[in-house]
Amino acid sequence: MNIMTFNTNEELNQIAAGIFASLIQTKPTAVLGLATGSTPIGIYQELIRLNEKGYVDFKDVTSYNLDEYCGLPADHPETYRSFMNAQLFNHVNIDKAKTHVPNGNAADLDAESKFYDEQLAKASIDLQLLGLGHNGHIGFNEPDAELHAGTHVVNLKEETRQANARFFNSIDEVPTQAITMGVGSILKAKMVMLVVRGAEKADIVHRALTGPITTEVPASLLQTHPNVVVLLDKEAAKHFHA
Ligand SMILES: N[C@@H]1[C@@H](O)[C@H](O)[C@@H](COP(=O)(O)O)O[C@@H]1O
Repeated sequence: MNIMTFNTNEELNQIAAGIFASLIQTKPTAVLGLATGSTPIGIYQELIRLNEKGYVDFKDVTSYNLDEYCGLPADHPETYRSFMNAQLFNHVNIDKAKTHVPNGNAADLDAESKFYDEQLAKASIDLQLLGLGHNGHIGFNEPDAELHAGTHVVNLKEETRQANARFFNSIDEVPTQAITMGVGSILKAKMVMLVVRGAEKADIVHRALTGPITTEVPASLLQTHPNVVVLLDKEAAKHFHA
C-alpha cells in the first residue's frame, strides 16, 4: 500500500487530480468511481482547473458514484447527484449521460441496487476515489458484523447522521437510509485512492490501514486490495510517523 503524506491540502489536491488526469490521458474512456463528502471537493476543483487548461478531457469518461441518500427530493441540494453536478460535472466537459449515481428515490430500491450492480459489472471501474467516515465507513458501508458485497440499502448509523448533519438545517432533515455500492464492488476497482484529511480521522485511518481486517472497520478491507494509494494530510497521518 502506497501511503503519501502532504504538508498542504493544495499539494494533496494536485497529486490526487494528477493521478486522475494521467489515467484519463492514457485511457480517454476511463471509468471513474467517485465520492462525495467534503474530502474530494479540493480534488474536484483541481480537476476543473486541469480541464479548463486543456490538460484533461472528460468527453469519453464514464463515472459511477458510491452512494446516494434515500428519500431526499431529487432537487434537494444535498442529494449526492446535486453535489456531483455542483462540485464537478457542471464545470467539466463530461457527458452527464455517462455519469451514474444510484437513484435513492427508486420505487423499488432492491431492483435499483440490482440494476446498479449490473451496470458496474459491465463497466469495471479503473480508479475508485474514497473518503473515510469517522467510524471507518467507505461509501455508506457502515461497521457491522457482516458487510454486503453488492449495492444495497443501509440504515445510517446515528454517528454518521450526526457527522453529516452539518450539511443540513437540522439533524431531523438528515435521511435515515442510503443506497450504497458494497465493499465487493469497491474492491473490484482496478485501483483505489483513499483520501483522508484532519486530526479527527487520524485514529481511524491508522486502525483501518494497520489494524486487523474487520467488518467493524469497513475501510480495513482495503488492506486486501493489491493497488491502493492513500493520500493523507499531515494531521490525518500523525500516527504513521509516531
Ligand atoms: N457517504 C459519504 C462517504 O463517502 C464519505 O467518505 C464520508 C466522509 O465525509 P467527509 O469527507 O465530509 O468527512 O461521508 C459520507 O458519509
